[in-house]
Amino acid sequence: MKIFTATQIREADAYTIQHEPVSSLQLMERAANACAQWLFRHFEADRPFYIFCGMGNNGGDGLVITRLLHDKGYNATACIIHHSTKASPDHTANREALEQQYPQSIYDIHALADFPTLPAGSIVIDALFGTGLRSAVEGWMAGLIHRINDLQARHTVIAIDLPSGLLADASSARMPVVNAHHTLSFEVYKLAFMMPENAARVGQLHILPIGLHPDYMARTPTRFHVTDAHMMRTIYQPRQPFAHKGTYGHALLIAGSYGKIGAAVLSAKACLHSGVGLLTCYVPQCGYQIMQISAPAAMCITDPQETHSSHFHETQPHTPALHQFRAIGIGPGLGTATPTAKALELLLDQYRQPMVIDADALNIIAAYPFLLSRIPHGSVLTPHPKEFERLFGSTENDFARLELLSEQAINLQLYLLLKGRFTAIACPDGSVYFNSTGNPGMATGGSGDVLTGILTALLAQGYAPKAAVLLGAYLHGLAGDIAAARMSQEAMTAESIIDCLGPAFLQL
Ligand SMILES: NC(=O)C1=CN([C@@H]2O[C@H](COP(=O)(O)OP(=O)(O)OC[C@H]3O[C@@H](n4cnc5c(N)ncnc54)[C@H](O)[C@@H]3O)[C@@H](O)[C@H]2O)[C@@H](O)CC1
Ligand SMILES: Nc1ncnc2c1ncn2[C@@H]1O[C@H](COP(=O)(O)OP(=O)(O)O)[C@@H](O)[C@H]1O
Ligand SMILES: [K+]
Repeated sequence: MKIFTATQIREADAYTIQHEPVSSLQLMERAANACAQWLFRHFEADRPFYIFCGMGNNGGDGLVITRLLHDKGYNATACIIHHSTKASPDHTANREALEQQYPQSIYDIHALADFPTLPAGSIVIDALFGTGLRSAVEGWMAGLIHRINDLQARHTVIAIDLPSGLLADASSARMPVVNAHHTLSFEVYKLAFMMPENAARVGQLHILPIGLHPDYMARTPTRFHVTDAHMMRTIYQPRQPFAHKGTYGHALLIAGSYGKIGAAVLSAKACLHSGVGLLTCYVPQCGYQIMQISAPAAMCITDPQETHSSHFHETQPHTPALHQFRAIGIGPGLGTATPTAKALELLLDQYRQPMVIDADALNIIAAYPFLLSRIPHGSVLTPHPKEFERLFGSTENDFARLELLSEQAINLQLYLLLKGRFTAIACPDGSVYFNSTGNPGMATGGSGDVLTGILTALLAQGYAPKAAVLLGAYLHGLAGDIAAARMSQEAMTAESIIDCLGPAFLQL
């Protein structure tokens, strides 16, 4: 699914109006109707609704919502905020329609002093500004946003299209923005919704279809995307009837150190449950028995060292040469001991195929930044935000961080996967995909180790790195969602994610 900029959304609007054809007023009616239907499903008619409407088309939506609520017998007041002397034509037309049908439902606000006192149980609808907002809201309108936010503790706040004050395509950090419990947005995701800095503003996000013209959506190229089930069905390759274990690649997983062999076990199990043909795990000696008992389907090579690995760059007697592994995953629980760092440097010199680099392998690279340019092109790096900061430095806000992520992916020709609610996957071609699956139940130790195992398995099976990283992140989140549905976000663990990989594959 594509993420459109505010400009592209306006173009999609105009294209739909021209080609469907439909009038702009009818399109507004459709958008407002989608919101009204959502409100009817979620609230009884005994709750008073206060709809705060700006002077543009977002306010126009609010006016139509007010009329539709009345049509259904709901008690609704449109509080029209006169922040400008000029209203948009569709706002004006809908004000007139409301005035004709329900004149008592309009309440004009010209200054902060006019702000109404809301009865208990009121629902607040925020239709002040949508995608037309150009810059930070200032003056008494900023005060008005603060007043709405004061209501948030006692009333349900629902934003139409965007929480007012939020810019669709740029950071609004430290700007006045409505904090909504729910955001009802139209047709497409906006970039602002993907950013952790906006989590408290957007609340629960609901994307409502309003029938924008599919031709415009299909032919307009975008840089940002959200992954979805349809995309995964085009990536996923079912297994071949005459396949044998050699068909699906031999992966090497270099992970674990004393006290963190569990990370290696989680990665190995996830790799085995994601279709790898053969798996060899490389662990320090303290990990040998643990690994063999926990993951008997995997082979195990041990380092000469007891507590940490130091020689994984060298071919061991009786084991395949490095280049014979179709994929290498490295990092979970690895530790950052100097001999481990040295071995990583040598590994990067010797293994020139795409690999998966996570956790302590990333921390080592952050400590020796010259290693970054030695990583084989097409490799996948999976930092969480702290690891990202160690690697590439801190940024002012989430939009700046996303730009930095994408810039580094292009410069280094790597896939950079920044973990979070909407994991961002920056590709060497400049495109960025946000993963749509996953839930806060996955915010628990070991979830990332599972992802490394999945990605390594997909690379080993011959998926191209872009396909592997998109499918891997999606499956990881989907398995997490299935685990949460089965046993709750609280009770699930990284192992539950592994247990649900099977059902996740079956859902593809
Ligand atoms: N395709 C779509 O997505 C559709 C969008 N519609 C609605 O139309 C909205 C966009 O409408 P508009 O383009 O009229 O824009 P908005 O209603 O979002 O905002 C425009 C108003 O905000 C004022 N404004 C802009 N920047 C400001 C600032 N920094 N401080 C104070 N005031 C500022 C402008 O003067 C104007 O009055 C969407 O968000 C959505 O709610 C729907 O009605 C129809 C379908
Ligand atoms: N709130 C959330 N919503 C969706 N996914 C999440 C959430 N919190 C964590 N995750 C996912 O869980 C994983 C956590 O990885 P990481 O922080 O590396 O954990 P660990 O180092 O303990 O293995 C990431 O893939 C991340 O995207
Ligand atoms: K709004």
